[in-house]
Amino acid sequence: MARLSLDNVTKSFANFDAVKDVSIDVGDGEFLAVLGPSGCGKTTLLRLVAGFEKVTSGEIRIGSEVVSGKGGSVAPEKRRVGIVFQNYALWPHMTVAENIGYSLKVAKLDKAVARQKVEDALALVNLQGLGERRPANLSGGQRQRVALARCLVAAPSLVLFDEPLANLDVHLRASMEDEFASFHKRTGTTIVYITHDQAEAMALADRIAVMDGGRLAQLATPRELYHEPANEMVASFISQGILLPADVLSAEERGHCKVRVLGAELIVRCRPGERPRTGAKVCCRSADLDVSPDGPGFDGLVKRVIYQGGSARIEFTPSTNPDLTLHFEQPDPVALESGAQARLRIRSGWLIPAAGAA
Ligand SMILES: Nc1ncnc2c1ncn2[C@@H]1O[C@H](COP(=O)(O)OP(=O)(O)OP(=O)(O)O)[C@@H](O)[C@H]1O
Repeated sequence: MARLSLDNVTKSFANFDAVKDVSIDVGDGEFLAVLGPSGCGKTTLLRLVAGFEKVTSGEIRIGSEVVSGKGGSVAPEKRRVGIVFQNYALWPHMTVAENIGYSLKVAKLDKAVARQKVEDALALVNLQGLGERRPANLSGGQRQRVALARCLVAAPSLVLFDEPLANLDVHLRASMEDEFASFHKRTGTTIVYITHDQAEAMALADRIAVMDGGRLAQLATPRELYHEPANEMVASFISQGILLPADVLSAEERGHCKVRVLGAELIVRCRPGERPRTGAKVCCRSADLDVSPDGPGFDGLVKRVIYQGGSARIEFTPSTNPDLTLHFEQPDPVALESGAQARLRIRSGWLIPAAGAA
């Protein structure tokens, strides 16, 4: 059974739908990232699951219990949902152990049992021996781990992370990513992880829900999102996909079809059932482009060559579509110069499904 289910969930503020008709099942023990640009509805979704907001329509279930729906809304403290915020929200006047054990104290749990639970939670986040410190005497990463331990001590059925790495510097982010991944592996906790950082979502999640303007744009594994984006938004949001105008020339056969892109014909990957059509889009990545001096391809102008050490980023304008700029990397020795004419080929591409295709 899914640990968390959202069925056609909509949340409106006055006439504005911050979350629109979103359906997601999160499996027991799954790590789901919710990813999208600012304002796409990620935080509202998290607040709905936590119980700080009520659904306007649709239903949210945790396990088999409906926690928000037509029949009303279960209070946040009764949902057994743990939340790790980006600003840690630790109490500065309490020790680490007191911070972690606070909810147990409020619940009037036996002191010896509570102490053991705090010790166990400290061990789970690799902070053994730091229980007597104050939060001020910890690093940012350690504080975030205290926040995680504090939420785990209450044995939540589900843990929500709200951009937990947003306040940390780049190096610490990478090591905390490792920590979260190994924590998830060790504990098997069901996690919903909100982020606007694509690399973070890709590194951590089993599946990613990409949100766009309150709607679910695609729910898929990181690999699927990268290789088979469902629409133009996902294609350009994930790894800076390059979108090129295309005409589909042949019907799908074994997952591929023939297209015309920038005047050249090529075979791209596509969904089953694709048929010839005009006005389509093909997504490719900079790694899919390279120079093809004598082979098939399309001609254009090298606009800029930006040397990056070991390779250069090349910006290129195709002759057929001078308003388009393609970019790709060329390893040393970089032969292209700005202002030169060149011929490029697309080694691999993905046909974006027609709008409205399932
Ligand atoms: N209480 C509210 N009243 C009115 N509008 C709201 C309210 N909360 C959120 N919104 C609007 O809903 C939309 C989605 O907001 P939300 O905070 O969920 O986005 P987000 O994806 O988390 O953005 P960010 O990454 O910037 O935090 C925004 O346009 C926001 O202005």
